[in-house]
Amino acid sequence: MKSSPRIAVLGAGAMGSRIGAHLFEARYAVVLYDSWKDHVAEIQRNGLRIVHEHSARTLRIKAANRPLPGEVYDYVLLLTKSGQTEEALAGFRDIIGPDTHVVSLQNGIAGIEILPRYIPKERILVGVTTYSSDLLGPGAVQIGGSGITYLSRLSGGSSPAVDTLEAIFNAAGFQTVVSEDAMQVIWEKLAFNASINPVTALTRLNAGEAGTHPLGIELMSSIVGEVAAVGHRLGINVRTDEVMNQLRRACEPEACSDHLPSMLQDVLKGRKTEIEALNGAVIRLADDFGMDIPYNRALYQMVKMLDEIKGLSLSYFRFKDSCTGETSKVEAPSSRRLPTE
Ligand SMILES: NC(=O)C1=CN([C@@H]2O[C@H](COP(=O)(O)OP(=O)(O)OC[C@H]3O[C@@H](n4cnc5c(N)ncnc54)[C@H](OP(=O)(O)O)[C@@H]3O)[C@@H](O)[C@H]2O)C=CC1
Ligand SMILES: CC(C)(CO)C(=O)C(=O)O
Repeated sequence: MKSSPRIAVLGAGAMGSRIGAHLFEARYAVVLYDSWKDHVAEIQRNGLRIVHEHSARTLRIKAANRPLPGEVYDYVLLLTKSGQTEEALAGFRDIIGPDTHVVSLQNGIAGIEILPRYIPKERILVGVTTYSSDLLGPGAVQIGGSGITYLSRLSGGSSPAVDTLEAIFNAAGFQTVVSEDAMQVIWEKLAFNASINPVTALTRLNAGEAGTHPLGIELMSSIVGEVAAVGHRLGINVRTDEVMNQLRRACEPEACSDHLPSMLQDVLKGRKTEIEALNGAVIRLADDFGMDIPYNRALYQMVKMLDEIKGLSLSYFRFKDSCTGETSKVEAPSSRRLPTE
C-alpha cells in the first residue's frame, strides 16, 4: 500500500464501491464507509465482489459503518445519493480533518448547494463521472466499461489537491481530466442525467435501449434543451451538442449500454430517487425565471409519483386483489432483472 494519500469513500454503494475498488487495486489506502450494515458486514466477512463482463473478483478492502477511531483522510469521496449528503456528513464528521478535501462526485446540483454549509469552500472539490456501476446486492457490484471523469475546485480549475486526485484517478484506470469550468461540467452532467435517468426509470429500458431508440433520443434532446436554456439564464455555457454526444457515447456497448441508470435502479428497488436534485432543481430555477420547461416538469411529476407510491421491486410486480386484499407476485421478465437474481 502507498502510505499516502489516505482516501475514504463516504457512501460505498454502486459507484462508491466501484471507485474504491479501483483505487484499492491501484494500491492506494482506501476505506469504504457506508451506513448499510449488511453491505459493510459482507465486505468485512467475504470481501467486495466486483463483477465485470463474464468474470468476477473479490477484494479484501477495508469497510466500516461508523468512523474508525482517530482516522482522518486526505480525500473523502462523497458518493451517497444527493438527498443523503447532510446525514452522511453529520454521521461521519470525525473522518474529516482540517486538511481533508471533500470531493462530491454526485449527480445533480444539490451537493454543491449543501457542501459549503459544512466544509470550507477551498476544501471542496467537485466532479462528475460517466463511469457506471450497478449494485447487485450486499457486497457486490457490477461495473461498466469506459467513461470520463472531470474534477475541479468548487470555484473551477485546478489546485495541488485537484492535480493530485486527477493523477490518482488516472493511475486507478479512470480517464480523468481537470475542468476549468466547474459549473459547465456540472450542468452538462445535470442535463445528461435529467434526461437519461428519468427516461429509463419510467420506461424500464436500460441505457443502451433508451439511448439508441429514435424516440428516446428525441425525448432526451428536448429535455437537454430545456436544462441548457435554464443554465444559459444563469450564465452557464451548457453545450447541448456536447451533452447529446456524451449521451450517445454512454449508450454504446463499450461504455456500458446494459447499465441500469441509478434512478432506474432506485425505482426498481422501491427507493427514493434523486429526481429533486436533477429535474426538480432545474424546475425550481426555471420557476424563478418564469420559464416553462414542460418536458422536465412532466418527467418530474411522474417520477415523483413513483417516489411517493412504492410498490415495485426488482424481480416482480405486485398486484393487490381488490376482492380478497391478497397480494400476488407477477414475475418480471428475466431480461429486466439484475444478473445475480
Ligand atoms: N450508479 C452509477 O452508475 C452512477 C451514480 N452516480 C451518482 O453517484 C451517487 C451515488 O450513486 P449510487 O452509487 O448509484 O448510489 P447507491 O444508493 O448505490 O449508494 C449510496 C450508498 O450510500 C449509503 N448511505 C446512505 N446514507 C448514508 C449515510 N448517512 N452515511 C453513509 N452512507 C450512507 C447508501 O446506503 P443505503 O442503501 O442504506 O441508503 C448506499 O449504500 C449519486 O449521486 C449518483 O447519481 C454517478 C455516476 C454513475
Ligand atoms: C447513467 C450514468 C451512469 C451516467 O454515466 C449515471 O450517471 C447514473 O447511472 O446515474
